Amino acid sequence: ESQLIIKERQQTTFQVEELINLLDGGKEKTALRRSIEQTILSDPLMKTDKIGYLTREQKYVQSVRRMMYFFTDLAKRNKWNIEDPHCPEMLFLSRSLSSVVAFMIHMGAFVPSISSFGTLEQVSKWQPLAKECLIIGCYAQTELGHGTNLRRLETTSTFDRNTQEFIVNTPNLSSMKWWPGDMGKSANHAMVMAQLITNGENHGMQAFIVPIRDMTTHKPLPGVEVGNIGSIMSLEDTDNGYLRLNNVRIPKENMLAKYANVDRSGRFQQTGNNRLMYASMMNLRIVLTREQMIHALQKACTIAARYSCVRKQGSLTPNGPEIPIMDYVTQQNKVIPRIALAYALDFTIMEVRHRYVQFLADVTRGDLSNMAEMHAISSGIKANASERTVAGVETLRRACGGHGYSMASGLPYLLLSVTGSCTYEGENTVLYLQVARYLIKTAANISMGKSVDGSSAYLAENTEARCSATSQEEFYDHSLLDACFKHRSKQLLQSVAMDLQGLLAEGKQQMEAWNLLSIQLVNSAKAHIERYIVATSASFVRKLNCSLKVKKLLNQLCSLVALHQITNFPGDFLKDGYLDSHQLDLARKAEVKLLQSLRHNVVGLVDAFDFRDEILGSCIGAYDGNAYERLYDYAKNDVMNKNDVHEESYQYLRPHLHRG
Ligand SMILES: CCCCCCCCCCCCCCCCCCCCCC(=O)SCCNC(=O)CCNC(=O)[C@H](O)C(C)(C)COP(=O)(O)OP(=O)(O)OC[C@H]1O[C@@H](n2cnc3c(N)ncnc32)[C@H](O)[C@@H]1OP(=O)(O)O
Ligand SMILES: Cc1cc2nc3c(=O)[nH]c(=O)nc-3n(C[C@H](O)[C@H](O)[C@H](O)COP(=O)(O)OP(=O)(O)OC[C@H]3O[C@@H](n4cnc5c(N)ncnc54)[C@H](O)[C@@H]3O)c2cc1C
Repeated sequence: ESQLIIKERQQTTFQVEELINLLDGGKEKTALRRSIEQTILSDPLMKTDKIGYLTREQKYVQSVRRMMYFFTDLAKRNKWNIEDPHCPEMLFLSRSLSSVVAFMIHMGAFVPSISSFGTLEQVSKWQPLAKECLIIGCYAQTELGHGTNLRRLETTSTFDRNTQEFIVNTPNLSSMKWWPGDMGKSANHAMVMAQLITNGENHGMQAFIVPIRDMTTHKPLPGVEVGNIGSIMSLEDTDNGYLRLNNVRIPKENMLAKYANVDRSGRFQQTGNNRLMYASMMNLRIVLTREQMIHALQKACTIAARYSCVRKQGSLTPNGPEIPIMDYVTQQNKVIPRIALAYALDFTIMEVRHRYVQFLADVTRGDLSNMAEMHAISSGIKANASERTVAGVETLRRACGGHGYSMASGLPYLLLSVTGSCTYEGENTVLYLQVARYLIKTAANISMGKSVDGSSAYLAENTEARCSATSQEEFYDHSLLDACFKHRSKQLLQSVAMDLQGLLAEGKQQMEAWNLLSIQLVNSAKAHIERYIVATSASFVRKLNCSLKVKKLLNQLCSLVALHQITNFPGDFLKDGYLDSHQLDLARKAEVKLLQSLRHNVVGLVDAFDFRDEILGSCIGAYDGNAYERLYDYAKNDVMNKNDVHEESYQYLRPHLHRG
């Protein structure tokens, strides 16, 4: 173990184990997680080859082998509950798998969509088959021509009264399904989202289970053309596919009919709200935020923080001893605010998940009153967490200098795999505009004197016109910081709502006016969500039952998340004079002081994320801090080094070499 990292751990002022338990949700949960990790990581059939040295095809095949074994054998033997994406076991499982893997869409989207859209009878038919991996499914919504605008999907499913079947078609090039994970080579069934047509009438998007490959030969079924879409940026463990359907007939029972049904005569009936067809996206947005984004940020923080404490470069005195780069304030400013963000997002998503579970219970009772707010929160948190995670991971990668560019650091993989989360499951700008739609409606309700509650209640509160802070210390106060964020959000919303009214009064059409103001609308949505994160994480910490030391530390992290936003994006806080430039200076000084006070706990704070080295997959961020030994070992394992002379390249050098 590196002496430097030992020294760091000696400086830690709190019990790391206490914080680990807190993040897991209790001591027993930590024990459960560790035992799951131990089982998975010690199983030889779950081993992966060294990062960076496999081809795309090898990665896919390795992932299929591992995950088939995992679902059909290992998980079953250990009686792990892989049914509910929000249960602790499931969260721990996906964390142990350490990357995006084959069948995540099958388990994470296909299986839950069956219960989201299926009747009890349909769920009892399809779900056991899918959970046991007796069938493999994908979620086929996006098309070559449309991903965002679901109303314009072109795949059709036309009811044939004579045979009581649906005929599914992708009638033209742009209508072919494009992107679905697990579809290119693995899936034998697809959950196809298509326009339902009965008796010549279009009833909008519905879900259909379409068999696409033969269950014996695995060859495409008649009328089906399916394949991979070609190399993509990362996520090579999965096979993103395309699918063309030419008059493929499926039985009537294959339309998932929880909320909509077609009777024998072709009559269409709908129960509940047609937006319930979007419900599975709400779920996946929340799951992805934690399972992909927050974990990626926590891992990147762990790597960069540990490495910054063992990497020495330069000195603070002329010819003096070299210091760990973590002692530079600029380095602290790269690493520590990201650690703080990783904590704040984790606390926020715990609360969001809790609310989502309550929301599901409401929906089961037929109460959809919280749907719009839940949609706004889940969309906003997905967009904001992915945007900040991607920016954060890249900052942390650069904070590791040259070694951050090596695949050996683990950081490029994290960055490449998480950057897609700004696009899939709802492109971020589009999601922010959904939040803005909700906010504009809320503003209209407020102006009509209606009451608003939940996450937007503050929009109806009266707030001070100016921030009251006169000292640095006040900028650690959560309610003062929250007031800054509330004010910014309210002010941005009021201003864009007024502009919207102005444009409408000038005679502009609603959609045109909306487009003209969409930059402001996105900013307003971001401000609302950032305030939600600031408020939710602080209130989460306030309610925690933990030692004073840990509470103090977590309170400091919450303050830092807010302060870092204010000092880095001060414009909106200064705009209408809520903060003045003197107060901004005070906030900046407060931030530097906070960074220095958190400096000693940097390694403790990332140790508390408790990622085992095998999950972290980094030569420079391992627990023992022995970065250089591992980098050397990694280089020696490069397949290009298996012979001293690389025969193939040498043939081009040899004729030209001077042999004197
Ligand atoms: C161990 C286990 C391991 C295995 C299992 C592990 C478990 C899992 C572990 C995971 C590990 C990670 C690894 C993953 C790897 C990579 C995965 C990649 C996945 C990627 C999947 C995908 O990528 S899959 C496709 C997603 N494709 C979209 O995401 C389309 C966006 N496009 C829209 O979403 C709509 O098209 C859009 C814009 C709303 C407009 O729709 P529109 O035109 O109809 O909307 P408007 O604006 O007119 O109206 C809007 C009105 O709808 C209401 N509303 C709208 N949405 C609503 C909603 N969702 N719920 C309720 N209400 C909703 C709203 O509140 C308004 O309500 P109101 O009208 O009352 O105001
Ligand atoms: C790795 C990966 C895995 C995926 N897996 C699946 C899967 O399993 N199943 C599946 O069905 N799909 C999947 N997808 C597809 C994904 O869901 C879509 O790509 C995503 O929803 C974005 O839609 P789009 O591609 O149509 O983007 P577009 O909507 O074309 O976005 C392009 C640009 O247009 C802008 N834009 C579009 N509409 C508006 C608007 N109304 N207002 C303002 N700006 C707008 C966007 O902001 C963006 O800047 C996957 C994608 C990726 C990258």
